[in-house]
Amino acid sequence: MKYLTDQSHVYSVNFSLSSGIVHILQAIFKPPKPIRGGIPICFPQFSNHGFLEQHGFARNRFWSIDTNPPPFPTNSSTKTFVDLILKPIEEDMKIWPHSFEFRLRVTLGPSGDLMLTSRIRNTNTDGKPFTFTFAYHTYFSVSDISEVRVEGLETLDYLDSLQNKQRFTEQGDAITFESEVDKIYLSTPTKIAILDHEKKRTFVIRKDGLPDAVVWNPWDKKAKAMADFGDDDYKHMLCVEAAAVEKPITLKPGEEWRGRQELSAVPSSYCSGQLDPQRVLLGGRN
Ligand SMILES: O=P(O)(O)OC[C@H]1O[C@@H](O)[C@H](O)[C@@H](O)[C@@H]1O
Repeated sequence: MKYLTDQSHVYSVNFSLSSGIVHILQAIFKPPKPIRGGIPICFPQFSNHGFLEQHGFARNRFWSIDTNPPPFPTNSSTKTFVDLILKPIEEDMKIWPHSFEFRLRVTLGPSGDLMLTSRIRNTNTDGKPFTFTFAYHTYFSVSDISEVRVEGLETLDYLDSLQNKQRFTEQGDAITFESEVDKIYLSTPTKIAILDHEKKRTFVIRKDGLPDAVVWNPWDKKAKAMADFGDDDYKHMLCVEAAAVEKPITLKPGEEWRGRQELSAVPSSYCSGQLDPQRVLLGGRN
């Protein structure tokens, strides 16, 4: 894991993952525009669910290295991690007048698993609570979107962002892709799988504290209209995002919220509801 900083600012964090989970499309870095790809953090607002800029301001800010984070429960296996912190700047306070500490621990496991844990604390001194929505806007790298299926969301209710956020129920089997998709699945299980048939690889998302899951692919027309998105990039990416959208989170002063997303890649033959043998041998979770 490498991260680029000057003395106080983190410009980017790069992971050398042999599994190639996270996909950076066009890494154009022109603040205040976010980088297209990777895992932008959507906070304090997901998408346009509120009056702030799309996906909130956190993804457009410089984060600092948190040199002295409060204790963090960890399990015993060897891990590499970096702790980052975001506090509001004056500009943020003007549009969202709340004081907070957002601590993010980025952990790389021994087999290339990537874990993101967010801890958000209300540090308001005026006694006021605040409310936010949140998502890990994760871009997965896939070989061919038309060969991909997502398991774990079938039969669930979702809000369709392409149809005025109306509520529908997903029908049929696993989710497959043949046109633009922008859905917020509600009350989803803690484990979701993205099966990449062509690569014979499955990404597994495990999450905690984040009941919803967003699935997004802009497809051809929208891809063409986006300046930082190649015309064909939509074929090789899929966003599946652990999120808290339908029921916004409210924190009183002094309260803290946690939301965790863990990503791993396993050969497809071990998925579709089965256990990853390595995890079985190591006594890990399914
Ligand atoms: O272009 P942005 O701001 O990074 O957003 C990309 C997409 O992000 C997804 O999370 C949203 O559901 C979509 O509605 C949105 O278009």
